[in-house]
Amino acid sequence: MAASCVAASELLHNMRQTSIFYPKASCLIRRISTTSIQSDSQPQLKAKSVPQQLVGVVGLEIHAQINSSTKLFSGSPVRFSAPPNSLVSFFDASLPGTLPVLNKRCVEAAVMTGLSLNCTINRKSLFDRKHYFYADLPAGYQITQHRRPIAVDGTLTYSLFGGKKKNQMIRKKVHIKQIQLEQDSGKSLHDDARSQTLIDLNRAGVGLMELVMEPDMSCGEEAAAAVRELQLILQALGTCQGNMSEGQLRVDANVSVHRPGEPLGIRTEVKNINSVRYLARAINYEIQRQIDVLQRGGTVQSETRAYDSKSGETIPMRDKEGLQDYRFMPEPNLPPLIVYEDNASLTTCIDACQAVVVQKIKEGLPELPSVKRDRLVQTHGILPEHSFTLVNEEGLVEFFEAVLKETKKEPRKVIGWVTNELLGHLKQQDLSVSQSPISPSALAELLELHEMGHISSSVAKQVFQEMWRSSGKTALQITQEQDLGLVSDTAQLHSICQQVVDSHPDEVQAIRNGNKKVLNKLMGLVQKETKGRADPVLVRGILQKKTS
Ligand SMILES: Nc1ncnc2c1ncn2[C@@H]1O[C@H](COP(=O)(O)OP(=O)(O)OP(=O)(O)O)[C@@H](O)[C@H]1O
Ligand SMILES: [Mg+2]
Ligand SMILES: [Mg+2]
Repeated sequence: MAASCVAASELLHNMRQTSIFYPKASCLIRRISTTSIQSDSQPQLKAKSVPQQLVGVVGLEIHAQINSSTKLFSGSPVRFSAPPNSLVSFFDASLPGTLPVLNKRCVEAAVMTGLSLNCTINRKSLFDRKHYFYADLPAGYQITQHRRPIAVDGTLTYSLFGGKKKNQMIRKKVHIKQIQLEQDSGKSLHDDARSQTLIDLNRAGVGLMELVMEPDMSCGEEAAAAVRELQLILQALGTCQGNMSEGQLRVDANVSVHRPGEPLGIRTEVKNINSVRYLARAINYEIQRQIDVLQRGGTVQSETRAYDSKSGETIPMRDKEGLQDYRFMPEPNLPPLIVYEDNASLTTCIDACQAVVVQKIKEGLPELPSVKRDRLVQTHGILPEHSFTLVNEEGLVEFFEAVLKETKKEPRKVIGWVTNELLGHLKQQDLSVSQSPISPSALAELLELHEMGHISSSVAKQVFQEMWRSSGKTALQITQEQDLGLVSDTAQLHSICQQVVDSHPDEVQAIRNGNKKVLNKLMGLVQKETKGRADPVLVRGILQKKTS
């Protein structure tokens, strides 16, 4: 697993040039074995027993803010960047005499998410109080699902590059222990100038899904790829917007190191990670730090650490040595949460509008990213890595398929235009697909001109740039206005080819000596002369004759 991780990181790094969907951080964790600290003067000892190398172990806890217009237990609206304390009901502020009312939309979102992650949906789940004493939690406890969460025992399949040649897409699986519904807390804002802490309760009571993953991953890249896949699934479902920098998806990374086959080591929990790229870096830093501690003969402390993106380091926040006592107790104001298998299992005393029916939710699930990628590869014959790039960018699959509808060009040829030219330009200007100045039909028209042999491929790229700049002008207009059509006048081409041949006797001799590759150089010179407009098939034929 460790070796494939290293391979993956290098390839991912290369891939970033065209398809921006993986973190940049490398997974080159130094694997330290105790043999590495023995002196070279003891070679026999080294050969006798080579202890296993230390490897990283990673388990994630992810808080996903549920995409709902109201909070988990109150009717207060959920909106970001609203004025502080403007979205707070009496219940959210924990005033006495207020009671929680469960939001059906949040339950449905958790069921949808659980089904998409192959979880078992518990027909009956329970709510509990988990006690903390923070100023931004006015009740002094959070309502969560400690004893019996809504969904358990799932899996998330994700892919990353690896293998011996570092070019294989490797599928990996991480087990999901559980998904629980719980309330978010408010926000503490520290005013250093006045030495005050101010509280904003707008976020207090917003519905969260906490996804707890088993410690199945071994490095930052795996964790980053898993989170990216989860992000895409949540966005496809519409259950969470998944924006990490806005706190809609908060990832805590539990990290330890051990020797394979031995019990897991002591974990630290790294918080404050607000991007997939930082997640990979924070985990890899933490694995290396723990290896260094053990190598120096020390022990890893069980503690919570924060990631400082400026220094790239993790730093201690508070230790977890004395296990925190959350004084869990059943939430007395909420009955067990019951979901129904299908309509037939609804009893007469249940209001069908209020019931959450798993079968109905299952039938309404959208196409998940992995299914979409497989479909793209199978239907259009594109490479798996291209399917990743397409699915990774909102609206790009639809764009690609819209182009295909209007051109006879093969999908395998269209894909490069979409993932390199179009996506490259969009990224450069930080635009989304929906903001592209070139529409799918406009790109299809350009590709048709090329496909029909009216323009060369270098001119097609030139026209693309021009279309990008002067949005609105069609490929045909630009080609005609700038007289960029393919030159197929044989007399004209003969004369240009002759000039090139006459002025490059060494190259001509090399071709005659059997070095056929040099012909491409001459073709390039002819294209330079004609500003990329010469018909390449004709030019090749003419040059072959002249150099034979
Ligand atoms: N030795 C280990 N190394 C790395 N990760 C671990 C290890 N042991 C457990 N984990 C991970 O730690 C996480 C534990 O999460 P869980 O919610 O159960 O408890 P917690 O962190 O103690 O509580 P809290 O929800 O208050 O943070 C899981 O994601 C699990 O995979
Ligand atoms: Mg947890
Ligand atoms: Mg935790």
